[in-house]
Amino acid sequence: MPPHSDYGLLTLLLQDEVQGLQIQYEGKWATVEPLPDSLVVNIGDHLEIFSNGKYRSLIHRVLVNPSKSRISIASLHSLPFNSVVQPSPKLINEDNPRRYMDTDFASFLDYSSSSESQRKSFLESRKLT
Ligand SMILES: O=C(O)CCC(=O)C(=O)O
Ligand SMILES: [Fe+2]
Repeated sequence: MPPHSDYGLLTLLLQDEVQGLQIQYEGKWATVEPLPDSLVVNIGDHLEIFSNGKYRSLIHRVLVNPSKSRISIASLHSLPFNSVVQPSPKLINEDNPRRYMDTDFASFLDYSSSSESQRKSFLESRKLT
């Protein structure tokens, strides 16, 4: 799976013991070691926007293991399609200005079909600064 961030609030991921998932951290790829009987909880774009950037929606990818097959189940959790996501007013003040535009599913669909989406991720396109 190519590099991407998850669109929604949270993703719960169950992976088997085969490595493959990697996150981009400080410009480098780091493998997320599979832990038995555990879920990976990944923060999505909506939570980054709602937290005004306090929580980060990381870029991740999945590498294909040449010798073993890997099974993962991702459960993506988000808001209803017509809900508007915006930074929580409680997190905005003089020292921490609003950093993201209002976002909803329609703006995501519009952006995904635009030529700009080839150059910049949806999350990047919602940033004000
Ligand atoms: O298979 C995985 O480990 C991750 C899948 C994923 O990134 C996704 O479904 O958004
Ligand atoms: Fe993902």
